[in-house]
Amino acid sequence: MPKIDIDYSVYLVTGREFLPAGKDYYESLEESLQGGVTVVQVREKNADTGEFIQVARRTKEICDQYNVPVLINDRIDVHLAVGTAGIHIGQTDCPISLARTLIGEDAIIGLSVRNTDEANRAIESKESLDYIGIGAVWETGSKDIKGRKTLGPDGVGEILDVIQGHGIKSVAIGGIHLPNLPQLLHGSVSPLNSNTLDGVAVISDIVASLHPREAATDLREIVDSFKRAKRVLKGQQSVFSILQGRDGLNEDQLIKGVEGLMEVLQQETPLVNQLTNKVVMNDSANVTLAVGASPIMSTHPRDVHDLSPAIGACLINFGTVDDKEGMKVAGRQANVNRKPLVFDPVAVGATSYRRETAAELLAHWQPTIIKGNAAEIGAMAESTEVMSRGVDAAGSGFKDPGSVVKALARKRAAIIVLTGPTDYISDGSLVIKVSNGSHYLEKITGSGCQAGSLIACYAAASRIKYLNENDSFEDDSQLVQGDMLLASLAGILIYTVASEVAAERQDVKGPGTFRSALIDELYNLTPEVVRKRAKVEIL
Ligand SMILES: Cc1ncc(COP(=O)(O)OP(=O)(O)O)c(N)n1
Ligand SMILES: Cc1ncsc1CCOP(=O)(O)O
Repeated sequence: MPKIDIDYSVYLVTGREFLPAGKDYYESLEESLQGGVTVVQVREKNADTGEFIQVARRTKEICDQYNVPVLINDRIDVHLAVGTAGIHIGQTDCPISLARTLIGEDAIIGLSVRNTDEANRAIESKESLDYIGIGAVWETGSKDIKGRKTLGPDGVGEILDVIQGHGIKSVAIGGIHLPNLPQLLHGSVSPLNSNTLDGVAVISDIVASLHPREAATDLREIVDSFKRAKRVLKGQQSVFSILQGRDGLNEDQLIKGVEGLMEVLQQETPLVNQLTNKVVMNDSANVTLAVGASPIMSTHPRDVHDLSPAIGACLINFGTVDDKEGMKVAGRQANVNRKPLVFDPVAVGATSYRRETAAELLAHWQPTIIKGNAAEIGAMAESTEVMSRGVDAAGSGFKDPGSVVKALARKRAAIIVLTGPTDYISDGSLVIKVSNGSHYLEKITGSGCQAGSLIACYAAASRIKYLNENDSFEDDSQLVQGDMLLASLAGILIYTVASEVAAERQDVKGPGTFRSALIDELYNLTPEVVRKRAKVEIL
């Protein structure tokens, strides 16, 4: 059989042991094929050779009716006996070059890859290799992964960078289900080359479902639309953000956009849930109210889960590192419900516990916007240029802050906001510099946290604006709809302009009076004042 061109979009790995009680394996298989599975791997961990061959043969007969290729897990003999399209082997199975010799040039060979070292070794045997299965992305009940660290979407992205340009296809595997699929596809866009997955491999999401047809259809829709979005944006660096009409964008248009969001926020009063730290909670709720949104400061896992469909956006600020479970659920539900998710990793570089917590949270969900000072953004970017000192940034920041935010935005598939005397915002393509602000912002506690709250408010406004102007999601694979770059600019600009107006007031004598004046000036701020004072540059 000549080598076939496999569509890896939705790759079903079978597992008869995971079927729901009473569900027939072949019936489930056929339904999943009707739903849109594009390739099937027969994985039999408990069958003897005769039974494996029997199952593989019948599986192939059914798949042939749908023109869907079949691969065999581990067993070259079963592949040869049944005449399937190829095999999938693990790191400790038959060496790839030997497998190629045994099964011939035209058969497909897939290899499991668990880290970048294995990916580097895989590209050495690229002549023999057709695709890699990258995983486990997340915890899974379908395979004992022996306490190995799960990769998370960003770990998958690092591997995608290694194989870029080597003609090897890729799927991710492990703990993949509909709610985390957009996060995986967007969060794994490789930081250096914008390489993307060719598909996703699942066992339980389809096999353990009572409705495998629907399960497969749902996965397929998301993967297909992600691939469409990728094609549309070909040539641009980013496939994750809403880059509509950025060509020829100027500062005046940005300010107009901010004015528009101010209006939407006043009219719509979205709820913004904020899991934030004890130090700033009250001020954060007050600035939220002052700009026209409605704050909720809910943290309990059950409560944040139930609230998620009703909120406009969610902020996760781990300043006092409480409520980790609530943060996991709130972020995941924000992704599930396609709500903007702002992450403020306060003092992330200061302790190993904070670094580990940030990594754990980021393996759970995909932030839309990440905001931090120079030390925090430096830690997220794993840069040693700016060291962390408690919650404050030491020194004056980066030599080239624009490049730092742009690179991190690509790496994290999120808008990055770097705060400081001058603020920088990037979606991985465009960099915006904001030079507004008052020296008093450094003299009150939690000014950065409050800016994060306002970014979340305008992210909610931006999503609502999009939904008001469009009947439905234009592209279902996008995690969030609305212009999140503009929302980030709005949050920063409005906060810093209000701080200037507050600082100039006669009654402001120091940080205490400034703090309440700032809330008043946010409340009274008009689009005209923002326009007049805005110091915004596109770099
Ligand atoms: C597509 C895909 N990726 C990875 C694996 C895992 O294979 P392996 O590491 O050989 O483990 P077992 O599946 O044999 O338990 C896979 N099967 N498919
Ligand atoms: C075979 C395999 N290899 C890595 S994770 C995994 C199991 C994937 O199963 P599920 O999709 O149910 O998490």
